[in-house]
Amino acid sequence: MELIVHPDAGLLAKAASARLITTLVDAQARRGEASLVLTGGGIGIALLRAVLASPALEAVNWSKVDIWWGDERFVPADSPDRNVLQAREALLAHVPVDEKRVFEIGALASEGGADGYTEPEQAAADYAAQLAAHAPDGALVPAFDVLLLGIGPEGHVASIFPHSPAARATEPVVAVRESPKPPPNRVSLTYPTIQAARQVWVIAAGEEKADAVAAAAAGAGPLDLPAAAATGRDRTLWLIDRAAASRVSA
Ligand SMILES: O=C(O)[C@H](O)[C@@H](O)[C@H](O)[C@H](O)COP(=O)(O)O
Repeated sequence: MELIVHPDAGLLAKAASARLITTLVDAQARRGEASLVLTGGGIGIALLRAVLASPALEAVNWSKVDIWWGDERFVPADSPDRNVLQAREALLAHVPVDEKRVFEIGALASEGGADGYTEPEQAAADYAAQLAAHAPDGALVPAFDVLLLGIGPEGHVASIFPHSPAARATEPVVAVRESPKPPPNRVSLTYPTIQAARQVWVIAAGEEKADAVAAAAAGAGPLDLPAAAATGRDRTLWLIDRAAASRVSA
């Protein structure tokens, strides 16, 4: 893992947005398209706002970016808890994305509605099928250009919590029930799917993340610390602020 420390959360979001724009531009220069996996969480959404505010925003051809999510809360489609809604408000509603390339994780159906699923397992199976449909030959999931992950104070990433069934899962997408952090029902990518990404960027700001960052840097295992399994094929970046880096031993 490469640790890149910024002075504070505001500069972290700005610097990560510049890095993200450049990485998407690079991918599009090579292949004409790019793929990005988004995260929820305060700093993950601040990053998207910083992308929107960037003078280089239009350097990316947003109509040629596949947008995925690392996890989603299994709540109704219009719930403000949905990572998707937050990402749309912060960025996606303001750039010319191609809706056919925006891959939302299925929501909990409203009563009698056909706008979602009744069980998170159904949403997980649907997402696995969408990933498979966009995977290269012989793979179950795409080789995402950038996969963004926030991190919880105890080291969870996506909706993979320490010592939970999701931390042992081998299928590409899982339903998570009884999540220690509300809401209890969620859908999450798993380690094998995360590790298919070319670049994985863990972003964390604040002193409450310092123990998790220090544990990862000290070599914690993936059952104790899910963030330890968040590795990319080409690069694994930890984009953090000084407070989050404060307990890393020299
Ligand atoms: O699904 C969730 O409950 C959150 O999205 C969570 O996984 C978040 O990404 C991290 O806890 C970091 O969040 P902050 O950046 O807000 O600390």
